[in-house]
Amino acid sequence: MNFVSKHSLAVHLLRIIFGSYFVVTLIVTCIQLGAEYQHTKAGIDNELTAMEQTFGASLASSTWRFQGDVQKATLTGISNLPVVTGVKIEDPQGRVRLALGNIDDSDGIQTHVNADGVRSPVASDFLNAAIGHRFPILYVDEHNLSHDIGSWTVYSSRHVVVKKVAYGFMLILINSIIKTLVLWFIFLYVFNRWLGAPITELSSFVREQDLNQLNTQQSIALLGKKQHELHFLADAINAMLASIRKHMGQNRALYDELQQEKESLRVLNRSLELRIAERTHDLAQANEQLKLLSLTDALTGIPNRRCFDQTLDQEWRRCARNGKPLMVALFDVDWFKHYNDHYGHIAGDEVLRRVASTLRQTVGRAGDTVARYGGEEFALIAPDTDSESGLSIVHRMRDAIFSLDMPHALSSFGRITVSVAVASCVPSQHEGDVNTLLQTADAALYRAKLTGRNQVLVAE
Ligand SMILES: Nc1nc2c(ncn2[C@@H]2O[C@H](COP(=O)(O)OP(=O)(O)OP(=O)(O)O)[C@@H](O)[C@H]2O)c(=O)[nH]1
Repeated sequence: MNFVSKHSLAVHLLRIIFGSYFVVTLIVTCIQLGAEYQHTKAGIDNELTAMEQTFGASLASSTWRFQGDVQKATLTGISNLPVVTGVKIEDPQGRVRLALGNIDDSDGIQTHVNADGVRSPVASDFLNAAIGHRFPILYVDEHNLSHDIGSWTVYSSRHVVVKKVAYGFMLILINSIIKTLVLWFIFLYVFNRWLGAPITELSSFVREQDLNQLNTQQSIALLGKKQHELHFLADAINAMLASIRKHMGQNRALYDELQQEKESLRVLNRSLELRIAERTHDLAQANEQLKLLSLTDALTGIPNRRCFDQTLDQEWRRCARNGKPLMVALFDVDWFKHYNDHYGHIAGDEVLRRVASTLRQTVGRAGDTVARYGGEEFALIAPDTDSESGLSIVHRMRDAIFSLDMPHALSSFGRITVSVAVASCVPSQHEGDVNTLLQTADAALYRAKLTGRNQVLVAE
């Protein structure tokens, strides 16, 4: 038999069943013991009562004839009986004449008398409590007259009763244990055969199932011809596993589809990101280009009027904050209309490019800005520059143009020259604004034109 573990259902059931069985058996056994005790005690009483028939006549004869040896032999015989614990003979006055074993003496105290007549006290407890039967000693003579010549008492004890009952109890106990063990083994066998083994088989089967192995179509079939609930449970498990595998298969296919979709979305996303990055880069470049174009003069490549205005405004405010001077110079190519008319417009453009390039290269400081102011006019913004140091720069620039020695047949100097006006102020101390500064520079330029050209004039 395959015994189940101590945590199994069978063991739990066994505990309940045998717990109840034990309590019931205990109660029944106690009732049986009580009945057995009463029955045994009644039997001993009967045995003691029956002794009068056996020994009464012998004792009456030996007492009548004062045959002490016969009396003694008779008491010894009686006391050797299994149920007897003591016996005594008393005279008509109640005095003990002869005794053997445990008896009650004249005072009612339990005493032990041995074969030599020596007396010793007996411990009075429950088991030693005496059960006594007193019989009269009646002698009937030859005239058929009855003589009361004393009495004799035969004793037994609870100890004798209990010993007999204990024997019966042992039989009952052995009987119960054997019945219990047999029942226990039958129950275990039946339980294991019909419930334990199938349940274990079912649980092992379910535990071994790998639902990821979709191709294995395992199912369980319990042994046994009779169909009971566990067979139905096995069928239900088989159906459930088949359904789970089917849905797992569908889920797997869906999952694969999703993964593919995810991968293509990832690729698409990546290409979109790349395209966006490219477009963003192109856009930034275009913006940069536009910004450059919007601030650069197309012909000369230097900052245009718009850039000039913005830069002058910023530098004005910065110098106003810092209390620094700001200088502005305007450059105008002399007799340029004549040049265009004489050499052509394309040659005029080339002159403008060379003038712009030369002016820019001549400016020393990085913070200075050379811009095309408009037409054949150029401008210089020199922050943190007073008129003295500004004049020196501007003279250098004019000289540089002169030194280019670009022929101009219609100029009185025979070459390209520029007229220059310089205006400077400390914005934080200036009453006017940036336009006022430009107007004074413009006025100075006008005067430079009128007074001979190819010269530098400082605004008043
Ligand atoms: N080639 C060329 N010529 C330009 C350009 N912008 C302006 N001009 C010409 O520059 C000339 C300017 O002439 P004016 O304003 O009379 O001045 P000017 O002839 O230099 O005389 P002054 O300034 O008095 O010395 C005009 O003929 C414009 O057509 C340009 O981008 N290219």
